[in-house]
Order: sequence, then structure tokens, then C-alpha cells
Amino acid sequence: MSDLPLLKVMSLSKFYGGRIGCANVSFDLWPGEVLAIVGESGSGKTTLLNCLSTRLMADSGIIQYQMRDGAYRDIGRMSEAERRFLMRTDWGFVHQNPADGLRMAVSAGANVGERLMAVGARHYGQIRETASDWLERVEIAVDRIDDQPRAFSGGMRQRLQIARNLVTSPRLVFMDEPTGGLDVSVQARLLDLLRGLVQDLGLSVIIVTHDLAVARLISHRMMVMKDGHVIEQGLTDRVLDDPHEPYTQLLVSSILQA
Ligand SMILES: Nc1ncnc2c1ncn2[C@@H]1O[C@H](COP(=O)(O)OP(=O)(O)OP(=O)(O)O)[C@@H](O)[C@H]1O
Repeated sequence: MSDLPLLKVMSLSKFYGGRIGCANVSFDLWPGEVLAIVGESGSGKTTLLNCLSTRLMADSGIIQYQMRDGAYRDIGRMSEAERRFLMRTDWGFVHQNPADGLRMAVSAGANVGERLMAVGARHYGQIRETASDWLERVEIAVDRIDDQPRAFSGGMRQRLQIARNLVTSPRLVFMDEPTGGLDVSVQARLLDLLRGLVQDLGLSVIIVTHDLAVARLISHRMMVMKDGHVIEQGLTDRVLDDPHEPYTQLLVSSILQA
């Protein structure tokens, strides 16, 4: 791990009119670290994730990202084109619904290859070979490369979305409930796969989940949100085994021992 954070977030806030989306959120994210944002429905997890990934503009606060050359850039001051380039190359975003992150009417191979072309790949044979490698890595049979994702199961679609995101070797991946909406056995397999990939690639991940068991399995550190505020944060095992805040204690006892 580097001795400098990959992402520095300072006093980030977003309001919807008079309603709090998220308020005054600050944290650092380190290279190779998986941070889970947990909390009940409406606590502000998605708002925070969307502000961090610039899909939503925060009302106030600063997000600094360490670029590949080591320099920090203020994300809020980047041009739209620079932000989009970052999203297509050095960052990934895995949506809960794979249809939001895939192009359903083009082949699986093209879904993966498209991201490669965004970083300058032009050689058709190499793009197809890399796409095949990635399909294999996410446990999709290579003979499905020309099929459209609409012919895939939910779990396969999600694995394809992951391949599409990881093919450009991003350093930071945002995930919004990536195992939500899947059968329990499919969820377990996907989580296993994700955990392996994150470890092998040394990815930094910010994952939103309402499922504390998912957070336990995949994250190093956890932030608990309530009414738009981060009310507790710490190492995942510490927060789950020894929650300090009464609200976290309630959340842990109601969900883990359900
Ligand atoms: N587009 C919007 N317009 C107005 N209010 C919004 C909008 N999006 C979210 N909110 C409000 O902001 C607060 C946080 O919502 P958010 O969706 O971020 O929570 P969440 O923890 O992600 O919930 P869930 O797990 O249900 O997705 C809620 O009070 C919600 O009603």
C-alpha cells in the first residue's frame, strides 16, 4: 500500500431542496482498500456514492483524487470531459442493475471491448483476445462472447458488467449494491468472485450495501450512515463486533442476528 490516500474527501454535502442527502462527510480512501457504506434505506448511501463518483454534483465539500502521475486533482474543478475520461478509464462503476451499466443490444465481447477502445486500443484481434480473457476471468464461457447480455442470466450479466469495468485496470471502483436483486446462492458466488478480483488487482473500492454480511465479507473499513450523516466509521470487524453507537448496535443486532 502507498503511504498516501488515493481519495481525500472533505466535508461533502448534498441537499435536495431542504432535505439532507448527505451532510459533512469526510474520509480518506487508501490504495487497495475496500470501504463499505452501510445504513438503512434513505440514509444517504446512494447520494454519497453518486457525489463521490461525480454522477451527482455535491453542493459543498472537496474531493481530491490522486492521479496516476501522483498529483492530486480536485474532482469538482475538473472539466466534464476530464471527469468522463476518468470514469471510462481509471474508475469503474458497478450498478445494482446490470442493465444500467451494460449495453444490452451489443455482444458481450463488444461490451468489454468498448471500454478498451476508450483507452486507445484499436487492434481488433487483441481487443477480442483481451475480452475473451476477461470473460473467462468472470466465469463466463468464452463461446458466449457473441451473445447479447439480454440472453444472460442475472448473475452472468452482473459478472459481465464487472468485466467491462475492470478491463481497463481502473484503480478505483464504485459499487452500488452489486449483489442486490440476485438469488442467495448467486450472490455468494458473485461475492466470492469480486473478493478474489479485488484482492488480485489491488483495487480500491467504495461499495454501498444495506447488507452487513456483504460488508463483513468484502470490506476492510465501514462507514455507517443515518439521516445523511456518517455516525460511525472504523475497521469492519471492529464496527460489527463492537459497535460504539447505539444506532449501529441496533442495526447489527437486527440484521446479523435476524
Ligand atoms: N432525487 C431526489 N430528490 C429528492 N430527494 C431525494 C432524491 N434522491 C434521494 N433523496 C432523499 O435523500 C435522502 C437519501 O436518499 P438515498 O437514496 O441517498 O438513500 P439510500 O441510503 O441510498 O437509500 P436506499 O438504500 O433506499 O437506496 C432520502 O431522504 C431521500 O428521500
